[in-house]
Amino acid sequence: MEFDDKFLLELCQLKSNGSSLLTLSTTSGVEYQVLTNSDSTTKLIDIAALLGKSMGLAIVDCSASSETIGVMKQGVDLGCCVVMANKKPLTSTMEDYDKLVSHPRRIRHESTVGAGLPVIASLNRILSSGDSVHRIVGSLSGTLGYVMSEVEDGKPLSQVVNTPNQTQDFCFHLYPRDDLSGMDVARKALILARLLGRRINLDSIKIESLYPKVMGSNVMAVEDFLDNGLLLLDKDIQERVNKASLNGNVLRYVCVIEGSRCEVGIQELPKDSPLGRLRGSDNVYSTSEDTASTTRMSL
Ligand SMILES: NC(=O)C1=CN([C@@H]2O[C@H](COP(=O)(O)OP(=O)(O)OC[C@H]3O[C@@H](n4cnc5c(N)ncnc54)[C@H](OP(=O)(O)O)[C@@H]3O)[C@@H](O)[C@H]2O)C=CC1
Ligand SMILES: N[C@@H](CC=O)C(=O)O
Repeated sequence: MEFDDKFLLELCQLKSNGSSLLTLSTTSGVEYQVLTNSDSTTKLIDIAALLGKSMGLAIVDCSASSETIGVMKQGVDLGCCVVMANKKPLTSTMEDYDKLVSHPRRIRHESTVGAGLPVIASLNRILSSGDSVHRIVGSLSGTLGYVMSEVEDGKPLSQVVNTPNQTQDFCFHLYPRDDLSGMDVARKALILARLLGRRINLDSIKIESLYPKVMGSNVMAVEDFLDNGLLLLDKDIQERVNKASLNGNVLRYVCVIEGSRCEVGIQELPKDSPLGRLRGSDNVYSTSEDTASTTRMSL
C-alpha cells in the first residue's frame, strides 16, 4: 500500500510535536494499522517466514531501540535483507553483530554513520579492494557539531540545548543525553571499528561525556537535567572554548580509531583544519590508508 502526501505530512507533524506514532488518528482516509511492539514483532516474523527466502523481503529498522535486535536477527535467519538506521543492533554483543552481518550482501546500514555521507559504502569499497585502513578521524555527530559551533559563538550550552532549532534537521527532545554523553558517537565509532575487523564492544571505547555521572539518566530526570543540570555545565565549557580560542583553536567532538585506540571526545584543533572549519551540523570523516597519512580519503 502507498501512503499519500497528506497522510505522510500528518505523520511528520505528529513526530514534530514529540508525540508517539502509537497516538496516530488520521482523517486522511488512508487505511492503516497502529501496532504495539509485541504485535508488530509477531506480524513481522510471520511475514518474514513467508516472504524472506522467496522474495528477499527487506526489514527496515528506523527506531533508536534495542528491542529490535531479536527481530532483526530472526529476519536474517528467515532469509530477509536487513536495513538499519538504528545503531543499537550493530553495537550490541559480537555474537549479535556476527549474526546480522553473516550475509554481507543482505545488510545495509549507510545512515548509521555520517547520516547522508556515504561513509559505510566508501569504507567497504576500500576494504573490499584489499587496502587496509590505518586510521579514521571524524566529526561524526551533527548534534555535537552544532553544539560546538554555537558555544564557540558565545552561546551558553544550556541555551543551545534548550532552544528549539528551526534550521537544523534535529532537535534535543526526549533523550538529549544520548548525544551529550558521547554514546551516540561511540556507537558510530564501534560500527566503524568493527567494519575494520576489530572485535571489540562498546566498553572498549574511551568516551568523554559532556556532563558528569551524577547527571546521568539513571540519577537525574530529563526535565531536571534540561532546567538545572545544564546550567552547571555552562561555565566549564565556555572556559574551555575561551582557552582554545587564545591558542587560535576551536573545540570539536572527534572520533579517532587507530591501532588499538578507539576513542571519542572533545579535542582542541586549529581553526583552519578540516574539522576546525566545520560549522553547524556538518560531518567530516577521513581515513588514512598508510601510517604516513599520505593516501587519504576525506568526506
Ligand atoms: N535523525 C537523524 O538525523 C538521524 C538518525 N539516525 C538514526 O535513525 C534512527 C531514527 O532516528 P529519529 O527518527 O531521529 O528517532 P525518533 O526517536 O524520532 O524515531 C524513532 C521511531 O521509532 C519508533 N520506535 C521506537 N521503538 C520501537 C520499536 N521497538 N518498534 C518499532 N518502532 C519503534 C518510535 O515510535 P514512537 O513514535 O512511538 O516513539 C519512533 O517513531 C535512530 O536510530 C537514529 O540514531 C541516523 C542518521 C541520522
Ligand atoms: N544523533 C546523530 C544523528 C543520528 O545518528 C547526530 O547528531 O549526528
